[in-house]
Amino acid sequence: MRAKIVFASMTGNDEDMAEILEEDLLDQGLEVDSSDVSFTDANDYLDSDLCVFITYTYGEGAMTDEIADFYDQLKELDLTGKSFAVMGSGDKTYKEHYCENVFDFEKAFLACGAKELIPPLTVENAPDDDDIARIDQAAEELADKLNG
Ligand SMILES: Cc1cc2nc3c(=O)[nH]c(=O)nc-3n(C[C@H](O)[C@H](O)[C@H](O)COP(=O)(O)O)c2cc1C
Repeated sequence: MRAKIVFASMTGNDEDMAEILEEDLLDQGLEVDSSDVSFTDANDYLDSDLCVFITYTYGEGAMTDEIADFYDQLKELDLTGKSFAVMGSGDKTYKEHYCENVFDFEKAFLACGAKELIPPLTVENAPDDDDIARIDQAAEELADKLNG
């Protein structure tokens, strides 16, 4: 089974989440490839069984150019038969916009026909020990569902 992780990160929090998930999925025996959204074409998801998107949210939910470009590419894909998961870091002081871009991508993957294996995983700012444990647990669940 192959996983493709794409992350968007300005100050490193989402990149940290991507690294934790990558290590966890490797430990679960998956082949994993991770890349920064700025250097990735959404078509790369077509080579994988599990598509993961991990993103910040800035600007009260508005998308930055780098994720808007990727989002537009993603919307054109047919991901029927593939699985996906979305995760991301945000800040609850932004209230209704908390992690909004994570939920935007959840809707886009569903519209592409992909199957959601776990609920969106959100983290406040930098992942702490509890958050890392939740990512570890999510990776186990993803691997179980992919293999089962
Ligand atoms: C100008 C600015 C706007 C932000 N807007 C939001 C927002 O709308 N929703 C949210 O959940 N977090 C918001 N945040 C918080 C960031 O998403 C959060 O710090 C996140 O951890 C950054 O991830 P990164 O380190 O991967 O770039 C904002 C932060 C800044 C500095």
